[in-house]
Amino acid sequence: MIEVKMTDKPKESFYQYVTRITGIAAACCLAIQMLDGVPPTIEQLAHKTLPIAVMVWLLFCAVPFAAHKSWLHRHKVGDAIKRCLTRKASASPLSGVAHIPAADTYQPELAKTFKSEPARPLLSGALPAPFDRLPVNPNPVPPSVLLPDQAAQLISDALQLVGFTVEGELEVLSIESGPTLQTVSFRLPSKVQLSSLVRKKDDIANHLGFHDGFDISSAPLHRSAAAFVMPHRERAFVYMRDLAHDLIQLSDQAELPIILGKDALGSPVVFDLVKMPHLLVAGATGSGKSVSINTILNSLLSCRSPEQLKLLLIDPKQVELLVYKGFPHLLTPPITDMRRAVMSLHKVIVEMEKRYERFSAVGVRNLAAYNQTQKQPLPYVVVVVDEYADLMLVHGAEVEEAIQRIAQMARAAGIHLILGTQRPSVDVVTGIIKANLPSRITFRLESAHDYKTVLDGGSPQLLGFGDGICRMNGKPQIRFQSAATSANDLEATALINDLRSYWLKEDIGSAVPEVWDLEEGMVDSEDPLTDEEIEEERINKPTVEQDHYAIVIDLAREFGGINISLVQQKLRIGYMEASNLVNRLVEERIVGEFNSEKGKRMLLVASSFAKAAEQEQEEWLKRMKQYMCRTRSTRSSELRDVLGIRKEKILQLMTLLVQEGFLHAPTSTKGGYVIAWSDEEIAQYLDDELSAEEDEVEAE
Ligand SMILES: Nc1ncnc2c1ncn2[C@@H]1O[C@H](COP(=O)(O)OP(=O)(O)OP(=O)(O)O)[C@@H](O)[C@H]1O
Repeated sequence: MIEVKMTDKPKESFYQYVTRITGIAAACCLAIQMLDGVPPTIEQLAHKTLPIAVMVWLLFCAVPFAAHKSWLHRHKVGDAIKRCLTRKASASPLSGVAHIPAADTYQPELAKTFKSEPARPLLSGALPAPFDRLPVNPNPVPPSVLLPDQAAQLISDALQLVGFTVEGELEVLSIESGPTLQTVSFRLPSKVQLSSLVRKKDDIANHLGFHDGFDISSAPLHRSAAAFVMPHRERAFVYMRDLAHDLIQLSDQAELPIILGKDALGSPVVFDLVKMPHLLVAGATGSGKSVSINTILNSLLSCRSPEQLKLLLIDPKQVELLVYKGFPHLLTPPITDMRRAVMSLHKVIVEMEKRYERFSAVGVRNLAAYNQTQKQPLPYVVVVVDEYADLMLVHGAEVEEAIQRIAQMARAAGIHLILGTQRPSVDVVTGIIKANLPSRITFRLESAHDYKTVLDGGSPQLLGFGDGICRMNGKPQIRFQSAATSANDLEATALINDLRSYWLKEDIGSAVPEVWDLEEGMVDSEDPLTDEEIEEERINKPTVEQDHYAIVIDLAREFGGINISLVQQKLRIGYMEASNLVNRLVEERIVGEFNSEKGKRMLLVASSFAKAAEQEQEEWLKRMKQYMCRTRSTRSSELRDVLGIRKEKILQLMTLLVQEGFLHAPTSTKGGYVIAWSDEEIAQYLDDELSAEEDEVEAE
């Protein structure tokens, strides 16, 4: 442990100097008085005067000096006593969160003062397999930890440069350092308010040379004090091996142990996924989200065998999770196709329901209790979706509903979700998803609004490269630096390959791993009825309001089927009304039986409403094309205003225009649609439209 010592020497005041000299003079006089006429020898003098001089010195000089000093430092003494008391109180066992103080008692100030990263054993070669393959961190501590006098000088200079008066030496109260940040708490100079510092934050940051990540806050537990949060000039990379012994310890207590990284004090941030019980991981491109998901997967795969843990990996971007192909833990090879991804989510729901049936057969309520009663325990299932926004964009309501059902009910069945997204906008991280995923991690995001969506408040300035905030189960936020298996991408991939080989060797002779066939039991929803059947089914006209019918059928076409919650959500009606509407549609055989795999009732007939919807769609497509050709703008918000239809519908129509070759799809998540037609084609189209309109007018 690196302990930083205060180096400031107390200065003697004139009053103390006079007291000391007077004391010594008085002692000498007294001693001489006690001698009896004969001139004393040096020995006698030393023998008699020294003890008296010491006594007098103590009385007149040392005691007043000590009293004077303790009066000056009365705040520090009080704070130290408070710290001791609170530390005792917070030493209680934790629930849900292992190895770090429970989030509601989490007070970095309490943890250390003038201390940087705890020095942990580097554990080279001392770990059991499969952890022994993890590389040792060459530089576990950041090199730029400030000493108190350096910090005092730096802050004092910056304050004076922005116009504050600092009299005497600035009193630094504590310095706390983690891999990414150091927090310096100091006593506010007289006549300086915290609010005035906060107002000048940008200027102070500028003088200190920080462009990002600098912050000013109050210093908890210190009165009249402020804290400067300063990023290290050179950050320390956090290796998974730095936290390996914490993970191994946690592995004994937790069902699904995961590592996130180190907090602002350098303490490990590790959790049991079972208690979270699902995670949302947000982060703009390049922020460190995929590295973090990889660290989580490496933690799980290092601690749990294929019999204990099954994984379902969904990777629409086809980049990040494909490296896990071939692990015996996988229920099916990593899924990259959107349709299969949605099918796999339905399969998870079916698995969940099957598990509940098994539980009720033996009279237990959750997986842990079930496994205690069985010779062949069931594994936990972790579903990881690397880019969840892509799925939402294509299969919005269907995915949202599946996620909602899994998030609400799968915990007891031992099924847990980890959803990653680059774009935590409100149409991706919807209210329903948020309500069901109380544990969230965020890395650097593009806007304050995005942070608000993920964290429900606050707009931190995260630095990227694994600088993150987690908020587990609604508890207070913890800032952390994410861990990685290696700083080198190639080595990180090689480590995953080693881990796979380890389990493939270990797995010999064990039970055959369960593998899911995603197609099994799926109903072919694309099999429509013949025209005759359609006409037959259309005999009885709907008896409820026509526009509701039309909308519901439109929804069924748009989302590949309907269910009550979709109808409720889209029509903004109550459960009973939606349920009656769906029941009537079932009675009239407009939609079919409930398909538990898809969680929906499929559209059976292309009724007159459906035909009308088709015509309406044609009309919208035409109007969209006209608008885009005239204005050359493809902005969905403009189209929504011009056409007066929902944004989801606009996006669906855009997809059709892409298929038609009129538009190019966005090439990046931030990019927009681009008109694929050439200028000549556009001019020709507008001409044709104009002459068609003229023809119509003439005909009339
Ligand atoms: N924990 C970390 N410590 C240090 N550097 C990191 C860390 N995590 C990520 N980085 C750096 O950031 C880069 C991008 O990280 P990552 O691939 O995880 O980004 P991402 O958020 O997943 O982006 P995208 O969504 O575009 O894939 C990495 O190649 C690495 O250089």
